[in-house]
Amino acid sequence: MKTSFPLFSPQLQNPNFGSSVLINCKNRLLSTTLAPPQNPLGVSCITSTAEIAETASSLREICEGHVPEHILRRAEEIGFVVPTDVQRQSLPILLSGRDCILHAQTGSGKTLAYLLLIFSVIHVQKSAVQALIVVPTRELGIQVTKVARTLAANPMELESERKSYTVMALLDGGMLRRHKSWLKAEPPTIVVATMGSLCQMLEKQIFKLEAMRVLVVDEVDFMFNSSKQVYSLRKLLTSYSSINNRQTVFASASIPQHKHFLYDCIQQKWAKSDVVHVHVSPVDPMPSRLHHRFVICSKNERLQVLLSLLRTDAPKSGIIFASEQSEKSKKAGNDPSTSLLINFLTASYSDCSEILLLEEDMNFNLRAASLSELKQGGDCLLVATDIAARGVDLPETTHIYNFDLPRTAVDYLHRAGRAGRKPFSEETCTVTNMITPEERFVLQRFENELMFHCEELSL
Ligand SMILES: Nc1ncnc2c1ncn2[C@@H]1O[C@H](COP(=O)(O)OP(=O)(O)OP(=O)(O)O)[C@@H](O)[C@H]1O
Repeated sequence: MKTSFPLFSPQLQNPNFGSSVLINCKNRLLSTTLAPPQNPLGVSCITSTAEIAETASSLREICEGHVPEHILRRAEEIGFVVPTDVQRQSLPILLSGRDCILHAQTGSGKTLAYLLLIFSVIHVQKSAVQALIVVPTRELGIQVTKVARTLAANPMELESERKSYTVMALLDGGMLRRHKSWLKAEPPTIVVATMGSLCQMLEKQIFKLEAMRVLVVDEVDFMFNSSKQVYSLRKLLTSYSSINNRQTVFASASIPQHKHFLYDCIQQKWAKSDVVHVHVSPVDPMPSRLHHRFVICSKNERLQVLLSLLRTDAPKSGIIFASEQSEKSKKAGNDPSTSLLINFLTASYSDCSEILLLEEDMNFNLRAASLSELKQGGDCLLVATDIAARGVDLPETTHIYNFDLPRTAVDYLHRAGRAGRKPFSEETCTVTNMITPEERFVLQRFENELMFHCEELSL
């Protein structure tokens, strides 16, 4: 169940707080809102950020002197050489120690931006948790952990040294008893956590915040809108606000009413008063290389329409999104859309080697297995609920099908953003919506809100 964003103070119309950096997709600085005058750091930092953003051509240029050399080299080996817009704009701010709201399109590389910050401040010799990344789902947690571990992998020349960065995935569905012993015996340097598991460790005082230098809240709008997570998240942020030497980063492709969010973060002391809102492509929230289409059909025709679309598109890798089954439908003994889809496609679509399922009701091992199979490469179709819509990075995905329309424009943005995730690629990816005539106006509303155009497709 979702609640509304609980943070905002509606009386605030034009708040003069923090800093805002707006950048369009061609990487031009559109405008800046400078920090209040009592904070001179704010002004100078924004200026230097703009200068660096204009001139830096590599991640190395931005990060050298802050991020350890072996991490930079590892990043280059992986292929992270040229910064994406959000990295170019946010890293100088992050590396200067300021709190930051990373607000940039799906697939724009926010994860690497905050991970590079983390590697710049933590000390491998110190036996304490120094960075915590909070994520909304186990799937996203596994992914972020993997990127952090890949960057932290010990280089050959350091292999003989005993210590290296350690990254713990403290995620719902994991083995908490093992994590408890690990945290007690030799705390990892970085923890990636979901709220449920983290709270258990905090309550038992096995996980302590004292030595923490960086707290990242990924998919922050989702976390604040989740009735299951918001209470614990607020508590965590409030506890962290009393720590000296802290730095807080919030990230998402969608932060509704971001000015109020910024204001409330400062009011609650969840962020320092010179927090910077890095807003990349504010007038273009949807990645431009996504092509959006819709097909009008009745509910009964949808499976056949999907089959025909798949046969025409022949996607190398695609995700079919369906709604989660309602309680009413469960009680009536109906099959969920996801089961209908899996059964139908397995029986009638033989053009791809694997059809996988990812939904909340599955057990954690099956969920992990589905994702890791998908990560092996393309030629795969994933049938999923919105659990796969946030943060999950499957770069080979070229096609998204909304078998059921999402509930909100924000959900549409995140579902669509599972495709087109290669930052410097020109490849166009496709989002196709199967809608009834009555749903056309809902889709139109999403188009207006997110400023994209959806083309009608006749079969
Ligand atoms: N500098 C870079 N050069 C090349 N590829 C990059 C770079 N930075 C990130 N990537 C790749 O871009 C993809 C998207 O990055 P990431 O998952 O961080 O996006 P995101 O901004 O967090 O998106 P979302 O809002 O959907 O979670 C990943 O596959 C990542 O490996």
